This record gives sequence, structure tokens and C-alpha cells, in this order.
Amino acid sequence: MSCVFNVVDFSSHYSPHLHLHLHAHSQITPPLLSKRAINRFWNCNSDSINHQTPRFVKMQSNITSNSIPTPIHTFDSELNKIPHVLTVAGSDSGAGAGIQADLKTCSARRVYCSTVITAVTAQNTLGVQGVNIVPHDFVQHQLNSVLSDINVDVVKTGMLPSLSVLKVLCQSLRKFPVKALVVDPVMISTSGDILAGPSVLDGFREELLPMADIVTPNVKEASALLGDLPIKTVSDMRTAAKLIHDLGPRSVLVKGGDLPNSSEAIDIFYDGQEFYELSSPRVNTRNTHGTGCTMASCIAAELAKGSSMLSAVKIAKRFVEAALEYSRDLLIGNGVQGPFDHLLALKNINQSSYRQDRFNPNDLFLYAVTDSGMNRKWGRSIAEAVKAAVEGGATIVQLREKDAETKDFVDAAKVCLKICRSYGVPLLINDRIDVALACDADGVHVGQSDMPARLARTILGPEKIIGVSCKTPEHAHQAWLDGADYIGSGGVYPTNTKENNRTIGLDGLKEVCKASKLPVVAIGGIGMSNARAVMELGVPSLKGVAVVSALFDRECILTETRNLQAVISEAALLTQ
Ligand SMILES: Cc1ncc(COP(=O)(O)OP(=O)(O)O)c(N)n1
Ligand SMILES: Cc1ncsc1CCOP(=O)(O)O
Ligand SMILES: [Mg+2]
Repeated sequence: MSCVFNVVDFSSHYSPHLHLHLHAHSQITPPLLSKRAINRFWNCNSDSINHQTPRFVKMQSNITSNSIPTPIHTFDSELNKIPHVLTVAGSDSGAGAGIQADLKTCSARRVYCSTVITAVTAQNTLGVQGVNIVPHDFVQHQLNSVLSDINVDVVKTGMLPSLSVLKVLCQSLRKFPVKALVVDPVMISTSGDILAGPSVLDGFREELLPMADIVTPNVKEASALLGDLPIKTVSDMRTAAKLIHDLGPRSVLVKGGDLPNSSEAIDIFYDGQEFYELSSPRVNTRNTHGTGCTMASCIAAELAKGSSMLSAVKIAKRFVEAALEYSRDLLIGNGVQGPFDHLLALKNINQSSYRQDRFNPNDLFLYAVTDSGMNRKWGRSIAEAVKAAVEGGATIVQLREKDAETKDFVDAAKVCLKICRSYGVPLLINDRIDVALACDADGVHVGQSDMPARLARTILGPEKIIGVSCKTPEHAHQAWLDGADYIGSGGVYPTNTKENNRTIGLDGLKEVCKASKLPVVAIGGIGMSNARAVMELGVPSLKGVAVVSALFDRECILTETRNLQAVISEAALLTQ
């Protein structure tokens, strides 16, 4: 069983004209930067729920007219500011859930985490042996201490063991407003022990949920919030999400991990307008204790960094899946349900690789794949070729350097990465996971006989982009199971660029696209003369064309890329 995850985004609409405008200029001036580049520039997501105003220098209060103000703490740049989540939750002595899970999750997501402890539980992998509730006035004391001093971006709540604790929390949130509130309505532990009584349920419904930006119940909690409404199917989950939304939170995530008889873990996200079905293959492991706390605190961490809500939820789901997969054979404790290792998932992830936005399927629109032989033939470096392609409007680049020495490949990839980053264009590496890691590329593309995608995902972690070559619906399904982000399908037309490569034609491409749960880019013999026919297939999963010789085996890469960009943009507009 794999750790992977896939998102069926019912509302994402293809917008080719956006790319046309964003890339049709060779100068990078601020108004022309892509959203991804803007996000990187500001280190925040431009469609985030909370457009952050930078916090400026906090001044000493005793400034005299002739004294030069001296900053006490400088928050004069977003770069100096570490995103901060405050978790208000119970302590789990076994450290799988609660405050301990929240601290580990925020650390793994590189976010500062402060803690207000509402209860101290004695628990292990066998269950909860005891609960000691912290008096509400001391909870208030902790809240005051943190909120009055440290700039909290997002508050995440977990176990709220009494109505009085819930009420002091609401009071504090009114007194010290934060950018977002994530409510995990903890009621019953995974071992079946009650962690919050019926009066707290009323408090959730009447006071806390109306203040929440997101509430993240599992099926049992959703049912309890709705007066024991039966929730047995995905359709029931949608109904529940809508009804919970009516209680006042801005968005709802109903987690379907507990639904019986399903090979997939399906969650329903509802933002008051659209439903999103987020699905991933179920990870077969006993080590699931703390997944709810982890999910909610990861959402909080991503929001604190500036993500939009949907993007935070997607990242959190993938983070949980990856951590479960990493830890599926971990043996901690003797009980039926063990904890997992949040930090293990970090061990292979290069710290500097953090990207606000994960993969955007529309980036597949004009996919430029380099070829060292062609560059040699035309006497140009890889970097020159890549620069011309992104200036011409390529929306993603893959370095396919089959005969390069490893050292040269890494050096060139680093230079190309800088170029691509400055244009907000993702850079992937063909075949070589090691090179991708060494240069901190945005991801890799692997074929059927390369490193298996599932292994690549394990090595690269949840955030890197992984593409897989697929000729059949079965390949496409496996790529999805393995945690890929997109598939490349072809060769659509005959090509001299790749030897012994079976051509699947437009019909084969259509068949793969129809079966694929992942976005598809078509490849093989595609150029000015036939790109329109490919785009006109009009299958929603087909997001663009990948080209080698039509760009790189030409005298002027920039012109060829611009021309191809214009052709496919027009075709895409006509087929919308
Ligand atoms: C976008 C895209 N799709 C397919 C391929 C082919 O990959 P693979 O099958 O591994 O063949 P090689 O490129 O390694 O020869 C690709 N590179 N890019
Ligand atoms: C790498 C690859 N995979 C399938 S076809 C192909 C080659 C595409 O090259 P071109 O765009 O020059 O036909
Ligand atoms: Mg390959």
C-alpha cells in the first residue's frame, strides 16, 4: 500500500490565457511575474486567505524628542519573521497525538509552535488511562501569556475538555484576534476514550465553530456535531460538511479515514461554495494514532506561512499520508494503535526546497524538454537553451541530459534552476533523482523503467513534483497510486528524439487521458503542425504538450517557443 494522495479538484478550470500573458514577455517586471514567482518573492501565497501586512519595528515606548528610536524586536522584514501557530490542546504522554503531535508537525513544517495545555492525559498505545483537566483560569493564564507577547498567526485547537475551557478560549480569541482559527473538534480518542463531554459539543456549535476558519471533524465527530446524524457514505459526508458549514465556520473538512470498506481515504472539503473530494490510497498500518491532530496542525502551519485554505488542506493531507507511509512498520508500544514519526518524513527533504505552492497542473501547458545532443549541434549551453525557452513562454522545464557527466549535469541544473526560479517556472530533472536532490530541483520525471515513482516519492518527500511516463490506462492508474503529480503520455506521433518508442497516436492518448486521475501532458513528435490537433482532443485531464525538437532543434528557441505558445493558447481557448 502506498502513501500517496491525489486530489480531485472539482473547481479547477484550465486557464491557458493566463500563461500566455504571464510568459509572453522577456523582461521580468513586477506586474508580469507569475503568481508562483510573486509568491516566492513575497514568501506568501497571492491568493491566500490572509494577505499579511508586514509587521514593522516595535518601538520603545519611552521615546524622547531627541532620541533616535531603537527597535526592541525587529520584524522589519517578512524574512525575519517565523510563522507561528499556537496550539490549544491536551498533552498525550505517549506523544503520538495532542500537543506533542502538534509540536512535531509544526517543527516538520518549519513553523514556530507555542502551546496552551488544556488537559494532561496519561495514555499510551493501549488507550487513555487518566485525564487531568487544567482549571479554566489557568488555561486563560497561559492564553494571556502567549497571545499578549508573541505574534500568533494561527490558533489551532484540539482537546477542549470542558465548556469553561472552551469559553475562556473564545474570550481570548475575541481579545487577541489572529489571522486564522483551525478547530479540530476532538471528542473521542482513537482508542475510543471520551475526551470531551456533551456540554462541550454545545460550546462547539454555539461559540467556537462560528469563529473558525476551518473545522476538521472525522466522521464520528461530524456525526456528533450534527446530533448523531448517520454518516456512512461519501455522499453523507458532503451533506454533513454542508450542515456543519451552516453552523458558522468558513470551511469544513470532513475526514473519511474511518469510513468502512474503502481502499481509499476520502476527505470532503467544503468552502461554502464548492465541494472538493480529496482522495488517497489508504495506508495499511497500525500507526495512525495522532493523524487528526497532525492534519489540523499542518493546516494551521501552512496557513501561518500564507497558503490559501485549499492549498493548506492539500499539503496537510499529503504530509499525513507521507508520514504514515514512512512509519508504517514502526513498532512503538504494545497496543493496537501506534504513533507515527512526523520528523522522519523530513529526513530526505532539503530544507531550502520549500515552495509555497505545490504543483499546478496548468504548468504543464507548454512543457520544454531539453536535449544535450541538440544543444551541442546548435552550439549552446543548457542554460542558454533553458533561458530562451522560458523567455518564450515555456511553463515548465525538464532537463533531459542523457549523456551528461553527473558533475556537469548538477552544475548546469543549478544554473538552470536559478533562471527558472526567476521566472516562476518549475524545473524538473529527467530520470536522475540524485541530480534533482543535489540541485534542489522542483521535481523529477521518470519512465516505466526508471526509479519507480513510489520510491521517488519516498526519497523526495511530499512536496516535490513527480511525473511518470504512461502509455496505457493501467500505467496511469499505477502512477496515481504511486503518488505522482502528473503523467506524460506518448509518443503521440513518431519521433527521432527517442529511439524504440512505440507511438500511441491521438486515440491512445485520448484513452489514457480519459482514464487518468492525474493531469496529463502529451509528448512525442509534437510541434507547430500538430499541436493544435492534440489540444483539440478536449479531454479535461489533458493540460498541455511536451516538446523537445520543435523547440531545441531549431535556430531560435525563443521564437519557436513563442509561436508554439500562441498556437496552443488559441487551440485551448477554442476548445474550452
Ligand atoms: C513529460 C515527459 N513525458 C514522457 C517522458 C519520457 O520519459 P521516459 O519514458 O523515462 O523516457 P526518457 O525521457 O527517459 O527517455 C519525458 N521525458 N517527459
Ligand atoms: C522523451 C520522449 N518520450 C516519449 S516521446 C519523447 C521524445 C519527444 O521528443 P520530440 O518532441 O522531439 O518528439
Ligand atoms: Mg526515463
